[in-house]
Amino acid sequence: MNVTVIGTGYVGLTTGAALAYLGHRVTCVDKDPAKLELLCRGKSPVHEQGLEELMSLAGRNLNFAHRIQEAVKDAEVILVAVGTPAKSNGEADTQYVEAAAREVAEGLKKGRLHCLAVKSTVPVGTNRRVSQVVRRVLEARGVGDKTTILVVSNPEFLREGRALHCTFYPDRIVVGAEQPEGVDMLRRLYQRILEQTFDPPPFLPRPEGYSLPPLVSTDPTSAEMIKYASNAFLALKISFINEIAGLCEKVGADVTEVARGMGLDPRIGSGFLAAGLGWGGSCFPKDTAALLAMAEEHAYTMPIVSASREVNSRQRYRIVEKLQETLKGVRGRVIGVLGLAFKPGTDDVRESPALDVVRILVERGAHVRVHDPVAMDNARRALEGLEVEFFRDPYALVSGAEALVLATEWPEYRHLDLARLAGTMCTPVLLDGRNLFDPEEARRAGWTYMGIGRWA
Ligand SMILES: NC(=O)c1ccc[n+]([C@@H]2O[C@H](COP(=O)([O-])OP(=O)(O)OC[C@H]3O[C@@H](n4cnc5c(N)ncnc54)[C@H](O)[C@@H]3O)[C@@H](O)[C@H]2O)c1
Ligand SMILES: O=c1ccn([C@@H]2O[C@H](COP(=O)(O)OP(=O)(O)O[C@H]3O[C@H](CO)[C@@H](O)[C@H](O)[C@H]3O)[C@@H](O)[C@H]2O)c(=O)[nH]1
Repeated sequence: MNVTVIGTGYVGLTTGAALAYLGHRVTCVDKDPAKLELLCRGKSPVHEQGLEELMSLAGRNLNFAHRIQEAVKDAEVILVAVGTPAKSNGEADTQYVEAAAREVAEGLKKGRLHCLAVKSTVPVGTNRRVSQVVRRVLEARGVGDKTTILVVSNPEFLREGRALHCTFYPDRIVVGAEQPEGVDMLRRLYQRILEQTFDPPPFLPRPEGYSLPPLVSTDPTSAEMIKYASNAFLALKISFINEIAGLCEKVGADVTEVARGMGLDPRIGSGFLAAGLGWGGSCFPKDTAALLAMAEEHAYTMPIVSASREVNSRQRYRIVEKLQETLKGVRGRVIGVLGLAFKPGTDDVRESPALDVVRILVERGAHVRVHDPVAMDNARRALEGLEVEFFRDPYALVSGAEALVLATEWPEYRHLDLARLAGTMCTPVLLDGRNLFDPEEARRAGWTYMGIGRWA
């Protein structure tokens, strides 16, 4: 099929490259000239494992363009994957989605059937609104009765750091459509994924035991809600275990053991029970806020979602308070922070818990040194104006420091020589904010070790 993808962020570029690899003719559009320049050279503007290799494997099926109007002329399916950032009241801002839809409607050839699928995470009712926007433009062009655009909701569930895996081997594909033709078009678009009739990219073998993903066909409103409800549920699962972790510290239990024991019950499941600094990223914080804003519009309260956000924000402060207690205050102390991305495997620092901890420490007078394997440039921009020292080498970072916080569990940190690190610290205090290290091993290496929800 001829496909246009609007927005080449984590979602748009991954989807575009995957669909091109699967044999569709894909044009990805972005309004950011700097991103386009990189893309045309085969470079990805975002750090996502395997993405550049996939772009290269997609070859001529994958093209890039600056203007939507030209890129959509021959498109059968148009995927909108632009950002939906939070407004100051928490509501998701859909202006970029609407602007993209308007441009699409201005560029479509008349007399054709097109499907416009909204992949961006949008508040309930947005698909309805996008349909109106599109219809108005078509009518103004005088082609309203000759051109059909089926607007469908097709929420995205990929996780950064595993984006390609999630795209080729999804748990489900959700399509919310008013007309069955809309579902049919997306079924054709995703056919090879739904039936797994493709040769996996060499670096992305099909997981053993992976079964065919269901296509969940529903109405657009429910599809929009599935996305928000899923993210809110995952976020609250993490907040729940973090709340339990706090009590574990008081009563002498180990939250990693508790999570292991809980997770074996299939009704609970073992995923998203890792206690730590809490959740961040471009989705959970924004989407839980948007859910609350939606509820407020309807004079409805969502105490569970509110509490999960509260617990999450408290978690950052608890970490700093632990340090304050151990060091007898952080003012004037030299503190190293390992990891700045909101999770391993990405250079994304949006709403990163690590950056929040850095900000609180700086606010409270600590001298903070930081390191991340890939997110240093983005972190530098996000922390602009704060007095923070950036280090390229974790061993140099700890030299003479009084405490070390592990804020993002990059696998490479697991392989650091703990004894060598402790040896150059002024006071070897390790606050393992992601329970990455084995407490016993860390203590043997000379550290005063503190994890999350592990009292020992
Ligand atoms: N990042 C994720 O893991 C993830 C996962 C699932 C869903 N989502 C949702 O998907 C959407 C996109 O997220 P993202 O992280 O990929 O965003 P992003 O900010 O990384 O990228 C969005 C891109 O859209 C481009 N853009 C904006 N308006 C445009 C226009 N009119 N024409 C052309 N390009 C335009 C921007 O320049 C930017 O490159 C959001 O709604 C997000 O909530 C994100
Ligand atoms: O047990 C866990 C799991 C995750 N996290 C944290 O939770 C945040 C989000 O992690 P993850 O869900 O892996 O990353 P995202 O890329 O933000 O993906 C979420 O948000 C996307 C955007 O909507 C959805 O598409 C995905 O399904 C959803 O998992 C990160 O800060 C993690 O450190 C924990 O603290 N403990």
